[in-house]
Amino acid sequence: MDLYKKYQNTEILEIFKSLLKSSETIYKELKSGAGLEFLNTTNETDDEQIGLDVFADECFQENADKDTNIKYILSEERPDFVQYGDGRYSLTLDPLDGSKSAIVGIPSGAIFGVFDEANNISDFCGKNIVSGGFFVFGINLEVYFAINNEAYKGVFNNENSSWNFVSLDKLPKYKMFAINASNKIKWDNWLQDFYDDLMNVEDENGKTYNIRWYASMVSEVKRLIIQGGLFAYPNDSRKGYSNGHLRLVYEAIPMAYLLKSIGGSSSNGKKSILDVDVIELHQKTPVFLGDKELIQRIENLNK
Ligand SMILES: O=P(O)(O)OC[C@H]1O[C@](O)(COP(=O)(O)O)[C@@H](O)[C@@H]1O
Ligand SMILES: [Mg+2]
Repeated sequence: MDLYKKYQNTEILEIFKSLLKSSETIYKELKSGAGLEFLNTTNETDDEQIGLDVFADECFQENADKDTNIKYILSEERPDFVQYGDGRYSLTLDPLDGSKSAIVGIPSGAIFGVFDEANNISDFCGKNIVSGGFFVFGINLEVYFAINNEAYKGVFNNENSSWNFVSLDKLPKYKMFAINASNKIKWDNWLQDFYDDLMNVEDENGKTYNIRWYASMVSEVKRLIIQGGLFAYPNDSRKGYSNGHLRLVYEAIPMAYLLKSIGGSSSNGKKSILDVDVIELHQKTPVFLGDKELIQRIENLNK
C-alpha cells in the first residue's frame, strides 16, 4: 500500500515520516547493544532511566523539531511541554516503552500520539487524537498505528532501507490475557473474581484463557493485535499504584485509539480511555484494552 501517496501533502505524514526516521536510528542503537545500562536518574514519574530512554527521547524530539512544524511535544521523559512551531498538530511520546525488558532482550518500542489543535493539557484527550500507535524494536523494526481511524502495520526493510505498509485486520478473538498476575492479591475483588473466571471456567471445547506477560506494553499490544484477547494494567493496593502504572496521555490514549480503529475497545475500568478527562501531564490510569465483550464485562463487574 502506498501510504505516502494516500496522505501526501498532509502535516500528519510529515510528522509520521519524522517518527519513522527516529525509529530507524533508535533501533540501530539498540541493536548495537548500546544504552542498556541504568543511569542513576529517574523520569517525571520516578521510573529509573536507562541510556536508551534518554537517547530515544532526544532523537524523536530533534527530528520532529527539524522536519515538521509540530506545535508541542510532550514526553514521558520530560517534566513539561515546550512549544516548537505553530502547526496545528502536537505530538506525545513514550520514547522507549518496556525499557527494563529491553535489558533482557524482550522487544521494547515507542508509543506516539498526534493531537489536533491541542493548546492545554486537557486537550490531549481521546476526542482530539488523530493518529496514534507504536513501534516495536524486535526481530524486525515494525510500526502499528492508525491515522484518521484507519489502521496499518509497517515493516522496515533493512536491505533497501524502506518501509512496507499494509492495512491491519480487525481484532481476532482468542483466549489470551496479558496481565501481571503477581499482583493479584492486591487487585480489587471484582478483578480477582474476573481473573479466576477466565482461568478456571472452560468453554464448550474445554478451553480456558492463557496468560502472557512480557512487561513491555508494545510487545503485549502487538500480540493482542495479532492474536486477540485482553491486555490489562489495573490499579492495585501497592503504594503509588492507586491508578495503576501506565500514563494516560503517552501510553493509554494512543493505544486505545489504535484498538478502537480495529474494532477493539478500551476502558479505565469504568469508561472508555478515550473519554477520560486529562488533568495532569503525567496522569496515570488503570488500562484495559482488547475484545469489546470482555471490556463490557469488566465495566459491568466494576460497579
Ligand atoms: O513491571 P510491571 O509492573 O509489570 O510493569 C510493566 C509495564 O511497564 C511498562 O514497561 C511501562 O513503563 P516504561 O514506559 O517506563 O517502560 C509497560 O511497557 C509494561 O506494561
Ligand atoms: Mg511505557
